[in-house]
Amino acid sequence: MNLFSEEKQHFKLPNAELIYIPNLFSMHECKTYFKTIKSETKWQHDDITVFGKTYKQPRLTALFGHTDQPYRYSNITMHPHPFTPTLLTIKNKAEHCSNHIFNTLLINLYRDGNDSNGWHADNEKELGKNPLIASVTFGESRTFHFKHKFIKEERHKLNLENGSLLIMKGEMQHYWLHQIPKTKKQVNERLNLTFRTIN
Ligand SMILES: O=C(O)CCC(=O)C(=O)O
Ligand SMILES: [Fe+2]
Repeated sequence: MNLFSEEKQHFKLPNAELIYIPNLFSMHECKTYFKTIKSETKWQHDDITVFGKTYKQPRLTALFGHTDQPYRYSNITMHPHPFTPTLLTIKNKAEHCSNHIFNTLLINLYRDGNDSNGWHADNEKELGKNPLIASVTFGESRTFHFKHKFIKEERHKLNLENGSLLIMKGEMQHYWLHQIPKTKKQVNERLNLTFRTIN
């Protein structure tokens, strides 16, 4: 018997399919995975250029993959590291839940409430037409905002909790934007693992 509620939540949205599974990982798994991933990862802190101005990205990142094919987004080129045993275990679980195979993983480390991820869609060509993206949270929970590009009323928030899995699929990356805004609340570190498939 599992004491955790693993109730899958399906959100009915125009032009998107969004599935949220809280407590996919036990508290023990969350703790050990957080520690292992944070210490084993060689973190990058890239510059991003927006409208001609260069800033430090407000979070640390790392890319993992089966190939050595670089991944480019927002003028950043990332070179993948090989998957570690811990990351492969988590990938297997994400694949099982989403019924999809991933070959790439982008990890974000939000160090505190000042770290964030601005409005964007994961619509790089290499991800294919309607990409399925599985996003795992370890550590602090943060609020995920998502809004439809053309329907003003379609603006929502979802708290992504420790040990949860969020699946974005269907036409979501064409019609919606998402972000993790900064917060003034005192928050601890959050690890976010987004599994993707690059063709
Ligand atoms: O941190 C999150 O939950 C979202 C990350 C994200 O949207 C991305 O890396 O593309
Ligand atoms: Fe994203």
